[in-house]
Amino acid sequence: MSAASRRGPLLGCIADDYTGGTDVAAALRRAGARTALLFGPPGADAPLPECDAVVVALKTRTAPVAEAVSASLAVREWLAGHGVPRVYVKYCSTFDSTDEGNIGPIVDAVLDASGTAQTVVCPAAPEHGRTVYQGHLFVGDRLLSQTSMRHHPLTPMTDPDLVAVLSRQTPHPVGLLPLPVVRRGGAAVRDALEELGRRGVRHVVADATCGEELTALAEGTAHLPVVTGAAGLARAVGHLLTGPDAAGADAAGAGVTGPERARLPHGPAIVLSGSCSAATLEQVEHARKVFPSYRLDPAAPGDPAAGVRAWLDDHAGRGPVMVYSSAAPGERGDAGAAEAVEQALAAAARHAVDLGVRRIVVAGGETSGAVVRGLGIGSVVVTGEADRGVPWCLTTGEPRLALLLKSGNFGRGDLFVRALEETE
Ligand SMILES: Nc1ncnc2c1ncn2[C@@H]1O[C@H](COP(=O)(O)OP(=O)(O)OP(=O)(O)O)[C@@H](O)[C@H]1O
Ligand SMILES: O=C(O)[C@@H](O)C(=O)CO
Repeated sequence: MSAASRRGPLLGCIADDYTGGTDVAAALRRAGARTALLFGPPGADAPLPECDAVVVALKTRTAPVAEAVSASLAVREWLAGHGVPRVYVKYCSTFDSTDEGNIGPIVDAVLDASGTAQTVVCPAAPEHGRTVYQGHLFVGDRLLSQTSMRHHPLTPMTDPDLVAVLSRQTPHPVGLLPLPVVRRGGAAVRDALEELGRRGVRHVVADATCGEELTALAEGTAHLPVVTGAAGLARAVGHLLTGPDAAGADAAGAGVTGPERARLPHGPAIVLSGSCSAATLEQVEHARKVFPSYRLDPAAPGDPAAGVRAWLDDHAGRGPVMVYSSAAPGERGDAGAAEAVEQALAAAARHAVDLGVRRIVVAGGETSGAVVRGLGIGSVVVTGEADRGVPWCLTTGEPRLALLLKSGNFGRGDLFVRALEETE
C-alpha cells in the first residue's frame, strides 16, 4: 500500500463525462495511484472507497448549466466531507463545450465552493496528440477547429483559442501561461501564477506540449486546491501524489495483464456505438466487416428501441454483435435525435444483458453515460487498457460485467474487434 492510500485519497476528480472518467482513471492508475471510479454523484452517506485517488464521472458535459453545476458541487461537497484535500476538474482534451458552458460555470462553482480564487486550465494530453501552444489547442498537427470536432453533434468546436473560448463561458478574467515560462519549471510556473493572481486573473490557460511540461505544471500548481485539465495533467499530478517509487507506475500502461483477463467476465459481447467521431467511424467500419451489425437510424419511422430489441433477440448471445448509430455529418439525424439515440442504445444494453451478454464496449462519452445509467452501474474497478485511455472496467455489482467505455476520438481502427478478442 502506498503512503498516499494510508492517509486516504489525496485527490478527488470530477469528470464531466463517463469516458472522460475512465480515461482519467486510467491515467492516474498509470501514475501508480490506486484509483476508484464511481458513476454519478455518490449519495451524501456513500463511503469513500479505499484508494489513492477517486474519480467521480458525471454526465454534465452537455447538461443544462444549472444541472451540471449542481451535480459537480454535490461531488465536491462529498469529497470535502471525506477530507479529500484537492479537486481535479476533468474535461475533454478537445475542450468540448459551448458558449454557455459547461467548463467555465463548473470550474467557477468549484473554485467558489473551495474558497479559492485561481486555477490552471490545461487540456493538453500529449499521449492523445493534444497540445496547447500560445493558448491554442492542437490535435496532432491541426488546430482543434480544423479537425472533425468542428462537426461534433453536440459541442462543435470552431475556435481553437482557449482564452477566447473560456472567456465566453465565465465572467472572470482568463489569462495565459506561455510555454517559455512552463519550460522554466515548477518554481517559474508558481511565480507566474502568483503574478497573474495579483492582476486578478482567475483562469490561467497553460501551454503544454509534452510530459515534462505537464510535470512542471503539476509541480507549479501543487499549492492550488483546485486544478483542471484532461488526462495529461492528471497523470502528472498523480505522479506527484504517488512519488517516484510508486509500485506499478507506468508499467500499468502495458495493457490487460493475464490475471486481469482472468478476472473479467468472458462470453457474449456487444459493441454499442453512438459516437460520431472520426476514430469511431473507422472502428465501426472495421467491426462491421467482422460482427453481425445493426444500424440504428434515428430518421427511420417507428420506435428505434423496439427495432434493436427484435434484432438482438435473433443475434445476441453467441459471438460479438454491434449496434451503432455512428454516422458522418450529413448522414445523421437532427440535433433532437441525440437523446432518442442514447435511450435506444441504453435499452439495447439492458436487453443484451438480459440475453446473457457480459462484455460491453461503448463508444462515446454521452452514449456511455446513457448506457451505464441504463444498466444502473454505480462503480467499477479499473483494469488494463485496450488502447491508451481506454481501460477495461469490471463492475462491482451483479451481474459482473466487463465494460470498455471508449472516448470518441480514442483507439486504433481495429479496437472493437481486438479488445473483444483479447478478453474472449
Ligand atoms: N445518427 C445520429 N444522428 C444524430 N445524433 C446522433 C447519431 N448518432 C449518435 N448521435 C448522438 O451524438 C452524440 C455523440 O456523443 P458521444 O459523446 O456519445 O460521442 P463522442 O462525442 O464521439 O464521444 P466523446 O464525448 O467521448 O468524445 C450522442 O448524443 C448520440 O446520441
Ligand atoms: O479527454 C478526452 O479526450 C476524453 O477523456 C474525453 O473526455 C472524451 O469524452
